[in-house]
Parts: sequence; C-alpha cells; structure tokens
Amino acid sequence: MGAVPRVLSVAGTDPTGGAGIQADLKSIAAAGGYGMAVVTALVAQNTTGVRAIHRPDTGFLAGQLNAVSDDVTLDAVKIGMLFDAGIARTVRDWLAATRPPHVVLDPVLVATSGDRLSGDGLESALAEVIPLTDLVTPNVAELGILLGEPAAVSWPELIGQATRLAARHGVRVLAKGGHLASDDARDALAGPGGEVRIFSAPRVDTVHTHGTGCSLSASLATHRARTDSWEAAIPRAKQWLSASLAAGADLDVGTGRGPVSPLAVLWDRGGVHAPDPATVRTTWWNGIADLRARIHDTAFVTGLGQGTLDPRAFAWFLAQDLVYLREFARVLSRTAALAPTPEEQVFWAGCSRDALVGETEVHTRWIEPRHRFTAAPAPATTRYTDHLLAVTTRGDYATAVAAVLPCLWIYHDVGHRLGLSTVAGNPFADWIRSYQDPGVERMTEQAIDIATTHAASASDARRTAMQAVFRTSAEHELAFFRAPTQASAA
Ligand SMILES: Nc1ncnc2c1ncn2[C@@H]1O[C@H](COP(=O)(O)OP(=O)(O)OP(=O)(O)O)[C@@H](O)[C@H]1O
Ligand SMILES: Cc1ncc(COP(=O)(O)O)c(N)n1
Repeated sequence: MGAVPRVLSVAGTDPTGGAGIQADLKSIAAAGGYGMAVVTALVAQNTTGVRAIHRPDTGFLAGQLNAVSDDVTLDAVKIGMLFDAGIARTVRDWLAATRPPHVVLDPVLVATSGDRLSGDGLESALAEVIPLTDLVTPNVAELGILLGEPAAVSWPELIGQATRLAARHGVRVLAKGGHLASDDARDALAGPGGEVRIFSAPRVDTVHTHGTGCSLSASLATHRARTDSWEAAIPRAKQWLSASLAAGADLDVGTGRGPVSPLAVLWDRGGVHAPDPATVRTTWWNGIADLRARIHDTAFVTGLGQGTLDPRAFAWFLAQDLVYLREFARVLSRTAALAPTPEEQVFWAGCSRDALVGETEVHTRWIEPRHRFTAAPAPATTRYTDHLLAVTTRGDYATAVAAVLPCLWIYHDVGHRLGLSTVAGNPFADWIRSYQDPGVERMTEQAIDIATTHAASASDARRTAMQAVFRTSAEHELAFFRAPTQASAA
C-alpha cells in the first residue's frame, strides 16, 4: 500500500449527502483515504425519510465493480446498502473473485428515519456475503434480524448475539450500541473465537445522527488499511465520529434528523472557519461583558464618576497604579522583545515608555514625588503583575499581546464611560479627562488591532488560549478596581 489507502465504498445513495456513498466518500477522506464509490441502488431520500428506491440491473453493478477492481488496487472495501438478494449475490460473487483486503460490511436494513432500505430476500443473501468480509457492523435491530432473534435490550444480550453471529460466520462483529441506553457511545467487538472487547467514546447529545452507521463503517475500513488491526482502527474511527456528531449541530441541512459533519475535524485543523479580526474583537469584548459591567459598578468607579469617592481610596489607588505601571512597563518591554516585526516592536516599546513617562506625569499631579513608587504592592496588584509576567515569560508573543490588552482597553473604556456621566465640579475631572486622551485611544486601537490580527490567523487552540489569557487579565482588572475601596474600608 502507498501512503494513501485506496478505499472503495459499495453502497446506495443519499442525494442530501448525509448517508450512503456521499457520506462514505467524506468519511474516507476525513480518515486520510482516497475514496471511490460503486452505486448499488439510487435512493430518493432526505433527512425526513425515504421516498423511492431505484435499482439498476445487477449486470451494470458488476460492470461498475469490475471497472474499479480491473484498474485500481484496493486497500479496503466498505459495503453498505445491498437492497435485495440479486444485488447482494452480485457483490458476493465479485468479493469471491477479487478477495480485496479489509472488507467491512454495514448490513443496512433500515434508515435512521425508520424506513426500510431492504427488498426481497436480503436477509438470507447477506448470510452468503458475510463470510467473505472481515468485519460486520450491525446496529441492535440489524443484529437481531441477522440472527433471526428479537433485538437485544441489554448489553449482555447484545454481546451474546454478537458472539453468536461472529462464531456462525467466522468473522468479527462490531455490535453498535448507539441505540442502547448508556452514558457513553459503546460498541462490542466479538471475534469468531468468542473473544469480546468493548470500545467506548464520548456520547454526544444530539438528534442529528443521519449517516452515523455509514460514516463509522467507511472510516473503519480506511483506518484498518492505515493501521495493523481492527483494535487500533476502532478507537480512531469512534473518536472522530463523536467529534463529527458534535459538529453536526453547526450544519443546517434538512428539517429531519440532520447529518453528521465528517469533515469538521479537518476544517478546524485547517483553520477554514477562522474568524476575521473584527469578529475576534467582538467575541473577546463580549466575552468579558460580565466583568466590564462589574468594573463599572465598583464603588471606586461609580465614586469617581459622581465625585463622591473617598480621597483616601483615590490616593491608595494612585499609589498602587504607579507600582503596577512600573511592572506593566516591564511586561510591555518583554512584549516588544517578542514582537515579530520592527513596527510592532516599536509600538510596544512606545507603550512601555508611555506607561512610565506619560502616565507617571499624570500621577505626579496627585502624588508628591517622594511618595511615587514607594507603596508596597497590594495583593491585587501583585497577583495582576505576576500573571502578566508569567505570560510574557512563556515567550509566546500572541498570548503576551492578549494578556496586556485588557489594561489598555478597559481603562480606555472606563475613562470614556466616566466622561459621559461625570457631574459638574467633579474633583476627579482632570484624572478622568486624562483617560480620554486621543493618544490613549490611538494606542488602544492599535493594540486591539495587533492582538486580533494575530488571533485571527492563529490555530483554534492558540486563539482559545489567547482569549483565556485575555479574560484572566480582565478578571485582574476587576480585582484591581475593587481593591481601593476595600482597602480604605478596612
Ligand atoms: N450520540 C452518539 N454519540 C456518539 N457516538 C454515537 C452516538 N450514537 C451512536 N454513536 C456511535 O455511532 C455508531 C453507530 O451506532 P448506531 O448504533 O447508532 O448505528 P446505526 O443505527 O447503524 O446508525 P444510525 O443511527 O445512523 O442508523 C456507533 O459506533 C455508536 O457507538
Ligand atoms: C443509501 C443509504 N444507506 C444507508 C443508510 C442508513 O443511514 P444511517 O447511517 O442513518 O442509518 C441510508 N439512509 N441510505
């Protein structure tokens, strides 16, 4: 076999793309295989049910099968809907003549919608196909029908039936437990010698399961060609299926039981759904709406706006702010050192300078020089600066940028909101005005632009990490705004 397994699906169609060969081709691709498809029957169906089935003659089916196997070396085969005895026997004869490796049979009898997908004599003809396959994947109902027994209603019954079918035909049987009550998505693999192994994956709470069985069997065939055992292939296929079921919620296909999303895992990895910077901006800002509301409601911020803040709390805040700004300037210098471009390096270095020079100048109007930078850092100050130093020490520019952003953005926002509501004669008016400085606004906008541009082009995992760090910094902002009034009340 080459690097990419060549996997053939022999199955019926689903024009809405959720089941049958359409699902199989996507599932084979998602598992890293090259998919091919031979159509057994054309099904007029959608997510709500089956309307009609057109059965091409079996001579043409044999023609399709031979066209593939005469030309292409097959690494695995998945067999789905065989519809009736004539089709099943044509496939049986082709299997007997070509003996492809790793054949998975999904004995499709009924669709998720409850509609029958089998015609005359299929059940008995399937018994002739099964011995030519390696793995059969019946659901609870199909397993019962294949054995001529009532469907299992418990795990011990299902395992017993899987073991009996495996022994009867000398194949492996993966009895799918999707329709049995359990907290996980559990299937039982029974070998012809009576050995049983249980495989579990996360169960997804969803109604959108159209094509689950088809997708699993196609994925299994592909993974089997890429690994050395069914035991290795099954967990891979099941993990992927759980993720694809979960991602099915993002699809809006049909009004019935919608399809799983076989390629969602690849879209995530390839950044297909990466947001643009504007979307990141809105998402991050909305993601701290609760914290921003609490900041605006702190006794410190409302007291500043109304001019009623205890001057001792304000003095305490200024002293802590200076201590904070000195550390913040160090953090910004480290961020500058990590910047990938000279422009961004200069920007953060400028921010660092501003934090110490510009801001300190504002503070000097309120604090005598000998009291500047002398306060012992309060716990909220230390916790905030420790967090920022820790993030920048990791050496990752994108998370460093996300961590420093709330300080600029929230302060600017607080100043802006206070400016709108400040009462005449407010003793803190000068201070509030300093936050509405156009230079501060420009700097904030540029920092937002840098952070959201990096986030937009980052992987999902990295973007999530950036947002988490951004929120943690915003939590420290809240604690910092709460501290002055807590300290002066104590
Ligand atoms: N809600 C779920 N979350 C995760 N995995 C599931 C869920 N439901 C079923 N599965 C898994 O999907 C595969 C198909 O199982 P199921 O028993 O539903 O087969 P099926 O009846 O052939 O499929 P379908 O429901 O599409 O007709 C099994 O591996 C099963 O464990
Ligand atoms: C052509 C075809 N094959 C199989 C199924 C079963 O689908 P499901 O996986 O939802 O049971 C289907 N609906 N259509």
